[in-house]
Amino acid sequence: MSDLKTDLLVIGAGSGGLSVAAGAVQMGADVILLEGHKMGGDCLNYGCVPSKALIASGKAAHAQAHAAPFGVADVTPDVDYAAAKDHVQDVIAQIAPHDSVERFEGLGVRVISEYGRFLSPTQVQAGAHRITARRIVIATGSSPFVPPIPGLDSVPYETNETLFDLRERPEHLLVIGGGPIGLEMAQAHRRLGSKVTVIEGARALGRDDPETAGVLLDALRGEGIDIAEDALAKEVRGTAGAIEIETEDGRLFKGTHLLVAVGRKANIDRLNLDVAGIKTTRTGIKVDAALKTTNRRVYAIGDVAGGLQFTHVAGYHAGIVIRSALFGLPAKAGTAHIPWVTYTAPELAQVGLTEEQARREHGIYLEVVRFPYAQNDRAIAERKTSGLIKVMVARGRPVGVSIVGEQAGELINLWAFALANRLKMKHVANMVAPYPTLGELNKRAAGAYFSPKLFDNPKVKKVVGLVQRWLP
Ligand SMILES: Cc1cc2nc3c(=O)[nH]c(=O)nc-3n(C[C@H](O)[C@H](O)[C@H](O)COP(=O)(O)OP(=O)(O)OC[C@H]3O[C@@H](n4cnc5c(N)ncnc54)[C@H](O)[C@@H]3O)c2cc1C
Ligand SMILES: NC(=O)c1ccc[n+]([C@@H]2O[C@H](COP(=O)([O-])OP(=O)(O)OC[C@H]3O[C@@H](n4cnc5c(N)ncnc54)[C@H](O)[C@@H]3O)[C@@H](O)[C@H]2O)c1
Repeated sequence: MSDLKTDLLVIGAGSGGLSVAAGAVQMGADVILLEGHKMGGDCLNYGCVPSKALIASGKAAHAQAHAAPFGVADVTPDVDYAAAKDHVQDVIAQIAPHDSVERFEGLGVRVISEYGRFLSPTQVQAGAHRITARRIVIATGSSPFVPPIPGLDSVPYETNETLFDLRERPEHLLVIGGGPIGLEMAQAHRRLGSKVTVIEGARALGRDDPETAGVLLDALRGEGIDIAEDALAKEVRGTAGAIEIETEDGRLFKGTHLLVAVGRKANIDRLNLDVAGIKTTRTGIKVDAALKTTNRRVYAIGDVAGGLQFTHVAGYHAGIVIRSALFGLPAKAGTAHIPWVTYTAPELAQVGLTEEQARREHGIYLEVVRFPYAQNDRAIAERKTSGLIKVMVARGRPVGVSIVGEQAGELINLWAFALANRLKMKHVANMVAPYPTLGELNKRAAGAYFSPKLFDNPKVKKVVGLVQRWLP
């Protein structure tokens, strides 16, 4: 066993771990990074990247089949599902060098391709190495949660870890779970020619605003995806190619393939957390606002910390840890300014409070303004008029924004900026947006907040009347 010493030991080379390691080493810290499986973690290999690449294939197919309104004949797309998967692997391969061992070693990080396991509160074993570190960051991510539904273990099923390797197109894909994974993959497969049924135990997209989520669900159903809600999967039966799911209320769904997408479980099993004095909760490792675990020298970031599970959150956590572990500065991770997007068509985006949360928090001070895509000239030109932006405003400040529609994920950026910097609606209204862009929707939503105050205001009318009398 070789003994190594370092300033910072990072366990897990996914979105969070790579960001901490790259930032810390470039700021002069001595960094060791452990990765037991694939550099880049879930996002690159089994998550964001392959899912967005497959969605792009679906989008290309859909465009061919829906070109007539633009004066171009519709074509029934000739989909080669295996070739779409080649495209997915090619996209991963293009991004992989950025997350590679070579790049990180080039930055000065010592990368060890082994799983880490605590030996004591300050020591971790990785293969033949015993590593003592001043600070340790756990960034081990999460894995698909496979629920104990009777019969599930006796049929073949996919998760996000296997789906992108599947080469034959499912004739009829059953999806258990109507969250972002379930619905993104449902639409991609529908557009690539599969029949798709989503079986959701409660409300699909339950974390999003029901009004904006409703627009998306209508669109998905309009494309022919069967989405059953309040349909808790109770039993799975059948064999490869002939799978049946029975729900608690007795409904029966039949398909050829099954995708399980019912949430995540934190990757903590290999870590031997007990010897390090690190406690866990139901969803992951217990952390305080500074992302410190119950062992003050150890941080946990990203999915394993059990909060919002997004790549940009893991990256944000990395910045908090660098501030705290390298500079000893106080740093707290907030959630009120964190956006998220579901990359379906239309896209569904959220930052800050939903209307229901904002009403609970701000009561009578809450004003909700809406602006529809149907009144945006660019959306009309592109025939993408379905959607709306909804801004929750309290005392002149946006406290939450929900958007559904074309490029909602791009539009939410402005509001993420506004919420992070506690800007007011007047700052958004002051902006001049180029015409014709979807970005004008943001300005028009801010305008919708001010127009009743300006246009239906007797005081304003009186002032204008007086000034007009005096102006030469
Ligand atoms: C299908 C899908 C689509 C997604 N799409 C998006 C999206 O569009 N946008 C978005 O923001 N988020 C998306 N996510 C979520 C995103 O992938 C995660 O939030 C993100 O990857 C979390 O980063 P992380 O660093 O916490 O963990 P990970 O990226 O999972 O990295 C953890 C790494 O730690 C390694 N590891 C585990 N245990 C050990 C150990 N003991 N020792 C050493 N190494 C270990 C693992 O092998 C892994 O490489 C998606 C997720 C899925 C599943
Ligand atoms: N675009 C993105 O940013 C993106 C995309 C995919 C995943 N992700 C991340 O991955 C996480 C996991 O996504 P997910 O979709 O797996 O989980 P999720 O928790 O968001 O949704 C799972 C759904 O499955 C349902 N469910 C649970 N048990 C069930 C059962 N027995 N029968 C029927 N339905 C059942 C739940 O009610 C829930 O609606 C997300 O929370 C998100 O953080 C992000």
